[in-house]
Amino acid sequence: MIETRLIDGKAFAETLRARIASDVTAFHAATGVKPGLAVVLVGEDPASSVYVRNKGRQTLEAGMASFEHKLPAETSQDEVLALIATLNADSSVHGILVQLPLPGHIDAQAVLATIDPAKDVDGFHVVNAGRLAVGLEALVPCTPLGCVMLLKDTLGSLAGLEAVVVGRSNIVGKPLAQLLLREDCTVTIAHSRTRDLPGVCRRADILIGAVGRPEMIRGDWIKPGATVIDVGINRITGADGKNRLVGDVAFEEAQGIAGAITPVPGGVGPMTIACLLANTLTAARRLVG
Ligand SMILES: Nc1nc2c(c(=O)[nH]1)N[C@@H](CN(C=O)c1ccc(C(=O)N[C@@H](CCC(=O)O)C(=O)O)cc1)CN2
Repeated sequence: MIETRLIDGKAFAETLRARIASDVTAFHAATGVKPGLAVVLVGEDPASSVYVRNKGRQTLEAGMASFEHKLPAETSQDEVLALIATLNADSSVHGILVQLPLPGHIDAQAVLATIDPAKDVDGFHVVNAGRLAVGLEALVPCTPLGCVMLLKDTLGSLAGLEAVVVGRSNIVGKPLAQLLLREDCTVTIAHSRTRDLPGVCRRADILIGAVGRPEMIRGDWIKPGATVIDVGINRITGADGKNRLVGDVAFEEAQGIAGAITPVPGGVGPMTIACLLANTLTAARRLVG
């Protein structure tokens, strides 16, 4: 029986944030500029409010300037676009992030397209998506970037490994596939319409769950010894009536089969904000020259 190693994203993210904080100090000393991150939240979605609060706190802890813009749910799309135009023109702002999901009356693509690609620290603008796809320097989406950091820390070189990404979202699945390709993996993007999904998953040396369905990936879908990265954060009500977080992978079933796995919580999630800080520093360096 394989002993499954736990990939501790929380600890990795803490170390990364400490390194970013010391890089921010050096950058400030050299240029007199403090990297600034503006976060826009529209509405009061409880999970989004927590994430935005954590982003603000961790931005300040890293020695950066934090600008929070909390707008009521009924804010019009034009008002959001006008705020982004102001942030684009503000030289104290090096990174702009609009928290997703947005209320239904706002077109997320129109909002993301308005962000200056040089300040697009989420990496969701089509210019950054396109630059990533053709192998140019880009701002890269935070969650996929965090996944690849954890994978390289666990496995070293990823070259030649078979990677299966279950999920094809613009935020995680597609950019993660691009990043794994950049690491010389052989990449398959699987999804709900994939034929024989369990069989496709069983080919994977690296298996990524990024589909947003609680515990959909079962233990017997995992190749023995594979490294499993679980991007899913699903809130479910257990048999005891209590709410808890689970990933897209049946974590208990993976024990003794996977070589290594990220837990939920404490795996990929904390890497998202750490990589956001890394991207903000990167954007500030490029903007300040
Ligand atoms: N503009 C963006 N919107 C959203 C993104 C994003 O990257 N950019 N990602 C998610 C939410 N998110 C950050 O915004 C995020 C999700 C989860 C975590 C995290 O640390 N999760 C913890 C569990 C926290 C909990 O109890 O809920 C963990 O997994 O350990 C951080 C950030 C959607 N929107």
